[in-house]
Amino acid sequence: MSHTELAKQPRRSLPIGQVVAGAVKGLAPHLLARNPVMAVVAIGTVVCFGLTPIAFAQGENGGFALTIALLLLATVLFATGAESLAESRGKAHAGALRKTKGELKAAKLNADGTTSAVTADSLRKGDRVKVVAGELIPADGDIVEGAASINESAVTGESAPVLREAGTDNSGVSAGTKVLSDQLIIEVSANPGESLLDRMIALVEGASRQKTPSELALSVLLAMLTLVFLIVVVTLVPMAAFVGVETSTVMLVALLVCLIPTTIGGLLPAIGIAGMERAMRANLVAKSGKAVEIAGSIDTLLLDKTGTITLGDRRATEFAPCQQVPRQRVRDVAFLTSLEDPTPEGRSIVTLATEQGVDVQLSEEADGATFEAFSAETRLSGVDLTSGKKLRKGAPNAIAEWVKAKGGDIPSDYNQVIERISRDGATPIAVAENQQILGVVALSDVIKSGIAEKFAELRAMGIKTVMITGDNPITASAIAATAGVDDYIAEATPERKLALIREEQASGRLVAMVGDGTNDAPALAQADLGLAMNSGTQAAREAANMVDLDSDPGKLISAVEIGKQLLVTRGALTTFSLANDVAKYFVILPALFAASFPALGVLDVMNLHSPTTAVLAAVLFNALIIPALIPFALRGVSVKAASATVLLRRNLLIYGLGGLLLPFPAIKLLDMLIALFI
Ligand SMILES: Nc1ncnc2c1ncn2[C@@H]1O[C@H](COP(=O)(O)OP(=O)(O)OP(=O)(O)O)[C@@H](O)[C@H]1O
Ligand SMILES: [K+]
Ligand SMILES: [Mg+2]
Repeated sequence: MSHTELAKQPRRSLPIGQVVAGAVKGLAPHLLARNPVMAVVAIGTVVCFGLTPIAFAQGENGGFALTIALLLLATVLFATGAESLAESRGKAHAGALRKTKGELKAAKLNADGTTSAVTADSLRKGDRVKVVAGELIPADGDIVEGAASINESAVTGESAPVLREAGTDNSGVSAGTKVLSDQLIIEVSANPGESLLDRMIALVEGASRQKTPSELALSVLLAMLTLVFLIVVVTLVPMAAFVGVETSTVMLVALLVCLIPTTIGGLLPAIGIAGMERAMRANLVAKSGKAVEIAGSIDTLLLDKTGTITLGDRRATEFAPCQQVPRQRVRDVAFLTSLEDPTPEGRSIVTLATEQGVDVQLSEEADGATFEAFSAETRLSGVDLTSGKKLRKGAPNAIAEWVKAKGGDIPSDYNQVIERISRDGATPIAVAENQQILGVVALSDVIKSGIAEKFAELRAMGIKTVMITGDNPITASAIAATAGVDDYIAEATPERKLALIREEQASGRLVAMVGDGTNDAPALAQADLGLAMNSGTQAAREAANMVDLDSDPGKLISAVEIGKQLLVTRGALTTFSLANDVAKYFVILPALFAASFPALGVLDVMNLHSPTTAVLAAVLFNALIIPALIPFALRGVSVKAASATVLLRRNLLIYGLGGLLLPFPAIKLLDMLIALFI
């Protein structure tokens, strides 16, 4: 079976044995202690089991105590089972992704340049390996030498080859993917067991799973509610005694369990794990549960232009001179500045100059010269020749400043040339020799298809999109208009990107950033949700808290949807659970006091068979509602493109009202069924 088939395969049936074993293991006291609501139910179970023989011995209804004990045990098992089921689904998916990594071999590069054959699991972070055409890449890493086309279907399920290359924003490679052409030297980026996927698997597995901040907040709230109800039930005893009613402990335990929020308490972990699993299924690797959750509340999305909104393969298309400068001189100087420029921009300038018949002898002028590499801070690159000439190319405003600092003037038609090139979205790179600006090179780029629709969808979700680019304002506005972003910032340095994120955050907004370059890394780390492309540089993947295996910036929409779905599902089930408990109160309280206080009969709105059947029906309903809602907790509420507030309000109404009303007919039905057997 090919990797593609593997990834597209429908999920296999569930390992029932594994789920049941997980449910039973979940009964361990140290695990139950993490879930206060279920811990109380577990203690109630023990109490009722303990009271059973005493009740039998005293000639009371021991069968009732035993039945309640068994129902409470089932309640706890349904909760631990829900968690175990969610975990097994997550693990099954991650396992399928990881499978290919199993028996990989590697050619590890030694200090003397030779290679030795090792197994992939012996590779450490920082090791270098050589991979040639036809081989599988043994570990996640960064290409440090070479370029190659790669089949990434093992991780993405997509078999179209992609180009990955050293020194670009596309230098990231994944274990298990196949090199189709050429050869690469790769620097391993993770120790065994610490790869992205390993970390993701740990997040769905019980032992290492941490509660997210909002999960923790909700848990505390549920624990407080449980405490309040515990006090209410315990203080019932002296109050009842005061009016001459003797209360049954089993009845009180049943009342307590029905009142505390067992439904949400039981399903809370499963909801969180299901969110992680949905992210994984979308090929989004989250480094924390928090990242998935935050994605649902994002207000602002920042994107860079080149490679994110556009295809990023900028090609030189024209050498445009300023004033009286001969076109060939612009070409020749641009060629010299690009001889040692490894960026796609630099190489495409060499290509175009060569196509236009540049004299190859010219490169001899650069013998012994010092080259200046492109940096996002200076936005310049170039060469200082031995003859004393300094040649530069770069962003138009950066070149203008460079020339002015040397006492040069700006050609009168400079802005005109730049504007002509920029108007339809091309990037202008100005070329200068010493204090003279010679002209401008046009680099054309193509906007990704379908991106405007994605931005429209984000807008419907209430998310503002801002493009930030190192490019000039005219190019930026042309691309921004076509792509349909809400706002743009041009001539931005990496510091400016970082500052913008901080500004947005300071005004209380949650910011997402999508990027792939090393210069995006600080911004990816600062953003609340940093989504890196798996094709991106190691620095970017390291700084982000989510990585897209498909390297598709549009994937942010899926991340937002998954996050929203998680938040809304959790909200809906919390509402449902609390509303539900109100109804059970009206079943049990009359049952508790019915014999002594006929006046309480007005509360007995359902006219149930007997106090015993009423309590059994309520506890049975309380238990069964947990497995009944597992599919809902795992699948999640469907979220259309709408803001979280709208979704939450709508769900509050549906699940609040539903939760309030459903128990009445359900308990009535169960009561009638139980009455048949008693
Ligand atoms: N190799 C290069 N040599 C000189 N100047 C360059 C080179 N590559 C890009 N530039 C100039 O520097 C500017 C900033 O480039 P950079 O790649 O840092 O942009 P960015 O901040 O990543 O944003 P975007 O990805 O949208 O371009 C470019 O708009 C271009 O004018
Ligand atoms: K309950
Ligand atoms: Mg860039």
